Amino acid sequence: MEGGSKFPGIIGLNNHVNNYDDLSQGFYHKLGEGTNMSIDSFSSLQTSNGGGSVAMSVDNSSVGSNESHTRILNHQGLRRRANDNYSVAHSVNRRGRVSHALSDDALARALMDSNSPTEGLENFDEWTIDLRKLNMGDAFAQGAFGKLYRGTYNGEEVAIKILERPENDPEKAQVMEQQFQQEVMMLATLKHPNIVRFIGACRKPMVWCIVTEYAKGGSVRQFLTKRQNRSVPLKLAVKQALDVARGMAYVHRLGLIHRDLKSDNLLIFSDKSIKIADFGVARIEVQTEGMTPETGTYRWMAPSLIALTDDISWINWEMIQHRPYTQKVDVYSFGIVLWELVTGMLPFQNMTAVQAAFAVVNKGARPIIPNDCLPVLGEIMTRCWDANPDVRPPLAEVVAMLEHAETEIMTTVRKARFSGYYVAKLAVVMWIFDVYVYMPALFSFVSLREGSSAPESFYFSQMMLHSVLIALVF
Ligand SMILES: Nc1ncnc2c1ncn2[C@@H]1O[C@H](COP(=O)(O)OP(=O)(O)OP(=O)(O)O)[C@@H](O)[C@H]1O
Repeated sequence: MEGGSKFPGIIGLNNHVNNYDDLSQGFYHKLGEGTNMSIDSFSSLQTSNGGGSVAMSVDNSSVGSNESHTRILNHQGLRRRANDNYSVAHSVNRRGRVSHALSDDALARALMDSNSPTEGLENFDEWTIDLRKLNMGDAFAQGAFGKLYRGTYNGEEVAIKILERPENDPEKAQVMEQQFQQEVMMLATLKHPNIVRFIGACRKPMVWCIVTEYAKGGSVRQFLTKRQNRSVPLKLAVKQALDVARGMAYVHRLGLIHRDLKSDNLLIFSDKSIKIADFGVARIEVQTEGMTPETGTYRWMAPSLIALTDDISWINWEMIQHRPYTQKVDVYSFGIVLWELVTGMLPFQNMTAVQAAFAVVNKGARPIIPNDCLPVLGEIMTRCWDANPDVRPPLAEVVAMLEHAETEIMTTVRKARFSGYYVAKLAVVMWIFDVYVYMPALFSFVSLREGSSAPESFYFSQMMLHSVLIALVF
């Protein structure tokens, strides 16, 4: 590994929004919508922006206390960078995708260029990728911040996220670097069967890269889209929900918040297990309100977070009485993800992302729980997306509730199998009885009363009935 600038660590949290209007306008333009929305306009605006992956960021956390800074900056040996007092108002944010100046090929070449120095990761040196062991494949996905490539590292199949350092825009570069460091720090810290496994990262002059294990099954959102809104079999839905809840309970146990939990960030592996990805905006939880509100995706975002991330002109502040930055914002998103898994549908699919945000914040709208939903799952959803974060259960409790639901489902399935087994047995006995007892008895009876055909037709209809029954059972 060659020398170069080192990881400066997480940036401070005392950023300011310089121009809220600019930001929100840009966002609305991107969505092609006006800002003068009302709930009444929903019925006439039935457009959906697909996965609704409208990523966003507004930074208005000028209320950050020194205490919260200290707590964050002391974590994991991180230190404050020289100039952390910048604004993201004019820089990259997760409202719009980062446009790449370089083509897919050029991005990959910039990473693999052996003539440019590879920079190390301060405090995470052991995680620096050895590019000689990395084989780049094709680009397969585009996130808000980076482009995703398939490849191998040391022979193992991997996903390589490449972030392009914006030229001639140091402010934007700083924000992206923050995002990069954030993700590396989180991934290096988190080790759990339901968190995507970190393999390494590195920085080159033009690009940064993050390498993780590759999920063959893609994201949960892709999986549900492929199923065309058909619900996932209940047993699988609960198993997948449990994977997410266990992963998130672990994240929360470490005092962290994901902040961007959504089905696009849940990856499916070949053993059908789910792992949580995209820790670019995850944060260390603090008790004050001083954290930088950034990203998330409206359809999955807790009302208190929405209120901080967009044009506040339409926010009904009476509905937003709670601190945004607690782990409860992830619990809210989990409720939406659970609903998605159970129904197979995109949340608020007849609304645009902004309409959904408006309805959630101002009207207390939530997805409709289907009538046939297992009551315990309905209860988990309702509690998780309660407007009052204090009512939302901790994810450890959600895990326990889901484990209980899983047991209930298994017991019901076993009972159904058990009764099916006995019906099948009875059918076979009836059929044997027909062939070996009833038929010979009937024919001997008929032969005694020659000329009568009535019992025969009765017998055959009986046989038919029993055969149909057996066919149905099997
Ligand atoms: N390890 C992986 N294996 C397979 N697919 C992945 C992996 N990591 C990410 N993806 C896919 O790439 C997409 C974008 O990745 P990621 O979320 O990390 O990028 P991002 O720039 O942070 O974007 P966003 O904030 O919009 O989610 C994901 O939604 C997922 O479908």
